[in-house]
Amino acid sequence: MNMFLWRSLDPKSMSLQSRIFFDCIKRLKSSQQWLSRQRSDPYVEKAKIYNYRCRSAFKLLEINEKTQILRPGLTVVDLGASPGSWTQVAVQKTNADGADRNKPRGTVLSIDKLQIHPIEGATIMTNLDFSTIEAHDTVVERLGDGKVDIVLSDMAPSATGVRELDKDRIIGLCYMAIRFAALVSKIDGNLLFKVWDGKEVPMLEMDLARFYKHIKILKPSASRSDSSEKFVLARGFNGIQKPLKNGQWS
Ligand SMILES: C[S@@+](CC[C@H](N)C(=O)[O-])C[C@H]1O[C@@H](n2cnc3c(N)ncnc32)[C@H](O)[C@@H]1O
Repeated sequence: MNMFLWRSLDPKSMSLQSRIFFDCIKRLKSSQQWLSRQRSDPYVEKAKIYNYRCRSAFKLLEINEKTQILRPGLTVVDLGASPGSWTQVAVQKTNADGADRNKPRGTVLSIDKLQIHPIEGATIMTNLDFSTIEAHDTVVERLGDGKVDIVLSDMAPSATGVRELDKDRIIGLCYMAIRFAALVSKIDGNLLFKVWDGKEVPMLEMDLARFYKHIKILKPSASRSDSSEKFVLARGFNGIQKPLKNGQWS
């Protein structure tokens, strides 16, 4: 397609049929770009070799390499876990293998609104929309008295294409993960969650500082440099569970 011609076409003056046609071409172009990016991505290849369900595994592996947040015997909740590569890593790291068989076995509970195919060593709960208080209550009930060592959240809303709206939606999910972690974490427990960088992040850090001793922002090299995705690691839950009503701090 001639780029000059492409730019000179004003969508407002086009008929509906032409708009649909050009929209299809744009989508085709972006899916071609996505395919070629996937093909040239070393982490996509590595995920196949190491049998991880997706490249995201390497983000958690890298964060864990630096911080040792996953250790044998820990209880982990993985929010937004589908297709399951973080869960695979969590099961591997919380269950000792080989010579270390005497070490305690970990517990991994994985949650998503989508399906997750079974993963040995993990308990899976699906069809749970974690933007609702009902989903929190279901998981808190499932945990019973068992408190959690680390809450992981790689939850991300499906993009609408409206930047501000998408940002608001991920910030909403971050606060839901913080709320949940405050309800279920052990003293000195940890929380790791994904956020998209922006002016809301300092506010998030300030809110987290009420509950955690140390807060760090991480950008693993497996996270694409052209993505605004970052990870917030909050360590050392201090157990101050201030009343939380309807997802809001009082
Ligand atoms: C980037 S993917 C997670 C990838 C996963 N960590 C892995 O390694 O396989 C984000 C996930 O968040 C889930 N998600 C988004 N919003 C959610 C919500 N409100 N409740 C539950 N899960 C949600 C999506 O369904 C999606 O599976």
